[in-house]
This record gives sequence, structure tokens and C-alpha cells, in this order.
Amino acid sequence: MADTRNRQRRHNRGQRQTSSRLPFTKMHGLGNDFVVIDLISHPASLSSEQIRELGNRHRGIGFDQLLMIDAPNRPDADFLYRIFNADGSEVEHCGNGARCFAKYVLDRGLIANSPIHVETANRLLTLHRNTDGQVQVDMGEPEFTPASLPLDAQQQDSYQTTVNADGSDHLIEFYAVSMGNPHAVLVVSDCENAPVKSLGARIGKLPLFPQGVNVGFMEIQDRNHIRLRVFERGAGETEACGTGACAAVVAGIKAGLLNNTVTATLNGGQLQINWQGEGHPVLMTGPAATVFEGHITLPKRAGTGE
Ligand SMILES: N[C@@H](CCC[C@H](N)C(=O)O)C(=O)O
Repeated sequence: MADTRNRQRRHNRGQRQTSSRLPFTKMHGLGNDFVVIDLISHPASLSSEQIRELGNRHRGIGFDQLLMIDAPNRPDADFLYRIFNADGSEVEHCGNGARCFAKYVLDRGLIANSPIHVETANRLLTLHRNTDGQVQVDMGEPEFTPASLPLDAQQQDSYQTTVNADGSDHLIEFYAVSMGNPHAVLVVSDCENAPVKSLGARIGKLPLFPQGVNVGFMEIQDRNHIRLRVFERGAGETEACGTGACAAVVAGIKAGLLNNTVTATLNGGQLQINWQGEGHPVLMTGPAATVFEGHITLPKRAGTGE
């Protein structure tokens, strides 16, 4: 049944006309904020320049990520989930966005029940809304090979490099984890006073990371609790980063510093992360919220009357 419906949606995608008035919903997961658009009901295409303009917090709507809901390409998925950072770049994964995605498609009846199977650029995610409204996401398995980020280095347990920020050289040690998107995780003693913005921006630009990297600053409070701030690729420091929380917890478990179930406290609130070790997926549980709805007016395309 899902396959027949998906074939029809893919067919419609091939046939569709672009809408000039595009409904959007503003959502957030722990303050990591999103504009969500449903391209199945309202076909449209947005250039990276248009996405950057919409993401501008002073002249546009403002968001950390734009999330697109579309018809899947694979028969075992209910939807295709595409993610764009505020700088217009398309990326592979967004954990807080996945929880909002589940809330959006369930609240609007685009699917009757969870679990919801969602295709991303490189994974199949499973989303489940709990009876308390929180959403659990099977985020897939973490990867540690340099090629999976990518990271231009030989594989090690952790990596060291020197970064110049705030006028001085910092020798940093980091763990490298791919959650489908790239993460460098630093262990710090004082998360509140860590130079997240300056160091995060510099690390993200190191040639070591040819496709950039999300940089997490993790303070280990005890074996079941971390405090985490994340400087996201393409968005800067955000209120929360779901894939960043998974990457940090996984790095901490692999290093023997954390237990298998951890509460991560981000700037915007808490996520529960569970990982049973290599060969297992990471499970992330947290809230999703709708803020407001509106319409984007897209410029008419010359000569088409659209
Ligand atoms: N906010 C996200 C991650 C969004 C993508 C990231 N900035 C990247 O470039 O990989 C999350 O909640 O995971």
C-alpha cells in the first residue's frame, strides 16, 4: 500500500506545477528552529539563494534549518526528508528536525500513525510519537571512519590539532563521529565558558574537514548526564542539536566515560539519548513544537504565467 501511494507521489512530483504561494509552518525542537514546507501538497522549488533569504532573521522568516517534506524514492519509506542549513547548503541529517517532521505529518494527517519511515540523503530514519507527545527517533548507526565524515586523517580513537582562535593557538583533542552528518566532539571542563563561537567557527573551517563539521563542546557531569553546546555547520551556535547530542553521547560511551543512557542538557532543554554500542542504532527522544503558520510568496517565473 505504502509502495503504491509512493509511486503515485513520485509520479505527481514529475508532473507538478510550481506553487507561487507556498504555505510554511514554523516549528522548533528545544529552540533549534525550522521552517517546514510540504512539497507533496504544494510543489515548489527553492534556490539556495532563496533559502538564505528566507533564513535571514532580520529580512526573512529566520530559521536554523529549512525542512522539506517530499515523496520518497525508496519503497520502504513513507516520506523523503530534505534538510537545508540557514546558509542555503543541503545537509544529510537533522535530529531535532526529525522530531518536528513527525509532529507535522501526524498533526496534518499526512500519515495516520507512527512509526513513520523517513528517507534522508544517506539513511532511513524511524520516527515514533509517544503517548506523552515526545518523539523518539531511531537515528541510525554512528560511524567512526574518517571517510564517513569526511575527515582528512588516518583513523584513531581521538584526534589532535592546533587551531588559532581569539589571537592564540589552542591545542585541541576531538572525537570524530558521523551521524550521517559530520561531528567533532571536544570534552571541556566548563561548557558555559567554553569559546564555542570562536573556536567552533575556526574548527569548522579547518582543511581537515573538507565538507565542514558540526562542533560539540561536551562537559561530562556524571556517567548519565552531559551539558552540551554545539556550533553547527551552516547555522552557528544553536539552542540545541539532535545529531550533535547523539554524536557527543556516542563518543563518550565509546571512550568509556558514559553509560548507555544519557540525558544531554543543551541550551534549549534536554534530550534522552540511548546507544547500546557498535552495531546498534542511536535512539534520541525529545519534544517538538509548532510556533506559527504563514505563506511564502515566490516570485513568478518569467514567461510561464506561474
Ligand atoms: N540542528 C541539527 C543539525 C542540522 C544540520 C547540521 N547543521 C549540519 O550541517 O550537518 C540537528 O538537530 O541535528
